[in-house]
Amino acid sequence: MKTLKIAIQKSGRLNEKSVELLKNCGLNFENYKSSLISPVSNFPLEILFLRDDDIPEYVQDGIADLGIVGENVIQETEVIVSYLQKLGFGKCSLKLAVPNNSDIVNLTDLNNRSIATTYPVILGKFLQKNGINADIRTISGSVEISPGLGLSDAICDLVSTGGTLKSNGLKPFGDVMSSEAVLIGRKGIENEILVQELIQRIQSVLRAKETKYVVLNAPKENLTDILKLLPGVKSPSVVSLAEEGWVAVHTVIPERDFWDRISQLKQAGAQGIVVMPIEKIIL
Ligand SMILES: Nc1ncnc2c1ncn2[C@@H]1O[C@H](COP(=O)(O)OP(=O)(O)OP(=O)(O)O)[C@@H](O)[C@H]1O
Ligand SMILES: O=P(O)(O)OC[C@H]1O[C@H](OP(=O)(O)OP(=O)(O)O)[C@H](O)[C@@H]1O
Ligand SMILES: [Mg+2]
Repeated sequence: MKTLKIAIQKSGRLNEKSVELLKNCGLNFENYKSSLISPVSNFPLEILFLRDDDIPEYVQDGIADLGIVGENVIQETEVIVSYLQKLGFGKCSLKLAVPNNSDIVNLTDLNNRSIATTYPVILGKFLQKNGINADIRTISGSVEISPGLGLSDAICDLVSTGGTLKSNGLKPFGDVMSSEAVLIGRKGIENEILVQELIQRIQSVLRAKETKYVVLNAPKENLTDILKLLPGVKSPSVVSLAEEGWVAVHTVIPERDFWDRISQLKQAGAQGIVVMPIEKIIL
């Protein structure tokens, strides 16, 4: 059987989450920092550990079949690959920012000004789309210090908490793109059975992460009200308790409105609510 290759970041922001995701998919491999390639012992897959900038081109050119990388890097490298699955981590935005005391307030104020960035392609397209004629200064890192050094009037860089901007006396004033880690594949690879199997495993892990398993007790007469509040993979299970007139309800609920849902359930008469993490949901 053919062995697939998946490229993930060697070290940096996406490394740990990429390794965790693949391990949660049941893949066994060693994650030695010194080895650049690691075979998976229980799936026909090899893991390549690379600089993230190289991953899109390796996938486009078929050196790797699959890759995990930020959307920002894919757009910057302008590769032609298949987007297979958003992965829900590495979330950040590419933003324009200026010094706190800058006279730049609107996008049009950037005309004839300089902007430092490590994303000249994405920024260039953004400026062109908005009819702005600015001087893009491409640098390879530490973008936030460039206005302070007199190298540029503004910057365009990745932001998540905003802490780095703040500590360098900068304020964001415009969004260029939002990004998260995605699984990409060489064009056409999505039709291969092994790839479909891997995507299904990834989706079952992601689905489980977004959901909690809940067991609660309630008097039978409150059941109708409680069931109205509950979804479930198909529908909730209802089991009689040893105590007459009581039931236990088992279900899954989405993480995003978890606390609202719990307080509504308590108001509807639910008691002894037990909440558990889920490892996988296979549909
Ligand atoms: N502050 C952040 N919060 C969340 N995600 C981020 C943040 N900064 C970057 N990312 C995402 O993580 C990816 C990797 O970021 P990292 O800083 O590790 O890259 P790098 O320094 O270019 O790494 P490499 O050594 O592999 O080239 C980015 O391309 C982006 O998609
Ligand atoms: O909004 P924040 O949460 O402060 O994050 C933003 C910072 O994170 C990224 O750099 P990173 O820390 O990954 O270091 P790098 O420049 O070495 O890649 C990015 O380039 C910003 O500098
Ligand atoms: Mg990089």
